[in-house]
Amino acid sequence: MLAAHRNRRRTSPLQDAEHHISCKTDKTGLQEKFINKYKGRGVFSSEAFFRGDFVLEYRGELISQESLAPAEVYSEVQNTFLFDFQWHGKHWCMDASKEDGSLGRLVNDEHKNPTCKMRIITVNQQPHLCLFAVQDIKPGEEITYSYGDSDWPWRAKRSSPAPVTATSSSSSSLPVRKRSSPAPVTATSSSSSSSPVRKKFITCPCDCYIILILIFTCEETFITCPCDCYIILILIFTCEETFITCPCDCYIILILTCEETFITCPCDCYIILILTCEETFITCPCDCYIILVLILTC
Ligand SMILES: C[S@@+](CC[C@H](N)C(=O)[O-])C[C@H]1O[C@@H](n2cnc3c(N)ncnc32)[C@H](O)[C@@H]1O
Repeated sequence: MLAAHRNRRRTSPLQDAEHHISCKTDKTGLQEKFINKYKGRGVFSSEAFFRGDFVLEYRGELISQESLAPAEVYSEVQNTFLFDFQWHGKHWCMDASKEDGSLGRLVNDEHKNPTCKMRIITVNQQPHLCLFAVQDIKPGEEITYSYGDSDWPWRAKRSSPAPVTATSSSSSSLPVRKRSSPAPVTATSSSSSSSPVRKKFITCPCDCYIILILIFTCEETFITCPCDCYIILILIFTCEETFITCPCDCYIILILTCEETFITCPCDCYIILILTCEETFITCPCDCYIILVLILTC
């Protein structure tokens, strides 16, 4: 299992995402299935995925705030495929309403125990919405993520299902996950709600402010930016694959600045990690080289 894991991780999840973004292809090991009249189609794994793996891109047409058509222009069904999000301080919409055969647009909502989480990945100065596994996914499991905190009708009405395209409610309560309430693509990680989370404004050489929340276990690290903008870093590594080690099975919080990083670790260890953009898959929106010196102390 571990050997297989290591082999799969020769390409980092972020590199894997970037590759599939560039090729505009979905990964193998996924398939569309019709679930029922209520839920419609869904995406299922046909191969195992590991926690942290890149799974799918939510591909569509990227529309900027300025050229965003009013919601009424879209039919109710089309509206369910619009994904609003914030990036670089602006409002954007990923319009996946065209049946283009891609799988990302077919991933259903699961807010209690999602298998994936949506993150923004920047490639060629363009934002891309990508799903990453937040738990190991066995073959045959449905790929899901949380659409956000809205009162989606299906969350309340599980016992009395309605057809997937039908709604009797007003437009504000349509199953439009994105228009009415942008999904928090930069929300906190999938770790348990009791995980420690600390926020800090940090300064970047490009003069922007970035908030990073880093939560990691010995096996993997998610870095997310809760300010809806600028940067999402995803570091995924295992103790064996990288030169970072954590002797305990604990959560660690990193607070990064472009110049320095302080890591607080609840265990009694000292770790030094030096990353450069060239050696790792960390990128900065200002296209500069970042050298992170991470000194872990307790
Ligand atoms: C982006 S589409 C997902 C693909 C959709 N199932 C289909 O067949 O086209 C979003 C729509 O799927 C349905 N949906 C998503 N998650 C659901 C869930 N957990 N239970 C029931 N329906 C869901 C809702 O109708 C929602 O408006």
